[in-house]
Amino acid sequence: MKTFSFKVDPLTGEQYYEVYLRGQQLLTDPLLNKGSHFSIEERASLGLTGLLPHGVSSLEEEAARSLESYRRKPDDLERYLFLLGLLNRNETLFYKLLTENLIEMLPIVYTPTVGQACLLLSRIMRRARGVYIHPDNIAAIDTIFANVPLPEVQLIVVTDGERILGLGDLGADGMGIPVGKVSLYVAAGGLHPACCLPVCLDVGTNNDRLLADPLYLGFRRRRLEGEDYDRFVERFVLGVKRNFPNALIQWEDFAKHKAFRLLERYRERIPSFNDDIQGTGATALAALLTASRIKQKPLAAERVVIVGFGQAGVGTAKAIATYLQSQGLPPEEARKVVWPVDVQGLLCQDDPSLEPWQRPFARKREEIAGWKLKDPQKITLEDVVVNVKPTILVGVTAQPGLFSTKLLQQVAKEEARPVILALSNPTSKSECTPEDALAATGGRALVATGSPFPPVSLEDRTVETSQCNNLYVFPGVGLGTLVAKAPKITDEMFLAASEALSAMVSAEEQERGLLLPPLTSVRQVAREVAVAVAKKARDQGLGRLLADEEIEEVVSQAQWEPRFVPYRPGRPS
Ligand SMILES: O=C([O-])CC(=O)C(=O)O
Ligand SMILES: [Mg+2]
Repeated sequence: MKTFSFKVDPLTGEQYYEVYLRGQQLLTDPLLNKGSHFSIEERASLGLTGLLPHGVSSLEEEAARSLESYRRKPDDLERYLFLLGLLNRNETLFYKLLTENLIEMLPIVYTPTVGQACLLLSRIMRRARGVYIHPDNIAAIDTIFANVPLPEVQLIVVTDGERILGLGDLGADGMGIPVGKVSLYVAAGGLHPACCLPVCLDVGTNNDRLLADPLYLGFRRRRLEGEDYDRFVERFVLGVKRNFPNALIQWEDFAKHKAFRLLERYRERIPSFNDDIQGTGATALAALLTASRIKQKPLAAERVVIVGFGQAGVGTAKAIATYLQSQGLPPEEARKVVWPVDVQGLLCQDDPSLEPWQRPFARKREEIAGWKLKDPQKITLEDVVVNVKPTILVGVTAQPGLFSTKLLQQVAKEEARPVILALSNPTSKSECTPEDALAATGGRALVATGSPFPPVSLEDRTVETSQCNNLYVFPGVGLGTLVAKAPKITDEMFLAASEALSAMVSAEEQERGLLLPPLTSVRQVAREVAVAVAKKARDQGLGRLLADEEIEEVVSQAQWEPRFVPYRPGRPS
């Protein structure tokens, strides 16, 4: 049901919304509600007379009022609930507050607090956002999408809740993640809040705690699997195509088997990408490109051990290989920079349990012929570190403490400036803390982590740690693809994103060991990433044929700022 339309006054050129709601309905619609900002004229023409206190506030005054309430909250979960309440009451105000206090509020609406919220979502949720699709309503997919109260959906973040951050299967309670990602699409990417839709594919859960919890709100069955699952997802994708033909789909926090399969099945059929494979991979590559400039050593000359060879591990390995190939390395050489380690230890080609996505990076048995091993059947992470002498160590395992002091010391013994990326989320799942990494390496490590950590005080300086999180990539990739009207998203578009992101780290920031630009510039980052992605799409013959300046112009124009436009009463046509 449409609640408003975007309009431009043909005489004055002024933007306004033609609004179809009146009175109390308008005040309870979060996209349209202006709270005390409604003008005297709007109050009269939209049936609001008497429903608001006398004072008319500017957006800045409303934001100051909300910030005061926010800062009175006693803990992070309460802060999360307050911000979500605000999002459900007045979206423009929420985004004003979030964009102006991003460093303070990002860890609340996003990683790590959003993880804490997902663990409790059925118990703390006040009001649902987005859409929930389950086996009992999938037949009505067109009705579900017709019920979406947004004028034009362009961006969908969808999860089935099976692998929420490093927290496992949270069923429908995983919906906190698409909601959080959408808030970054708006705050960082600048997409209009009225075109972004969080979706939960609630196919059940295998989490016994949730199944036994009388307050759990999801579809209370074990997960749909196999062909039933595939048919379910297919009906969802076809529904998206019919109802929102221009929409881009971001796959988020699926279990790895499904994540790889869905990405491959749909990437040519609909503009879509997997954030945990491609978004995380592109961000990690950006961090490594910066490290390579700091070290003045080409990435081709590094030895990269990646621990945890699932979505983020394979995504990072592929991003590295794509980059090295763009530098002229033959594909096989490019892949050899990476040493993949998973639960069974080093991945070798003769291992029958290898997954298809792991296989291209598995090593030949001959390569390890001369290694000293305790047990040749299982080549442990320690064995790999001792024998490969990695210069870069990437962790994506959700195993806190996996990068022990001993392991980190071993890496630092052979490498003057080891790069340590501990990427698992949330904070509690990080393979090591920046403090551990710096202590074990005598302060020489270049460190980045998936979740935020406070600065570390060393004897002679304070070290900040970059947050190597896909939040640096997905908003710009989404924005760039939409602006370009590209029918698909290629590996080269992600490579362009990595290069643009790394290029934004200034010489002074590199000097301080930062591998990514500061979080304060995420909006600028999304802009640069979007421009790079749209140009690459064009160069690959995808989407609109715009000149460089035109791309820059349309990206700038597409970025919405949280502000109110005037409302005029209308009737839906
Ligand atoms: O949400 C985040 O912070 C990053 C991410 O995609 C994940 O950990 O699954
Ligand atoms: Mg994710």
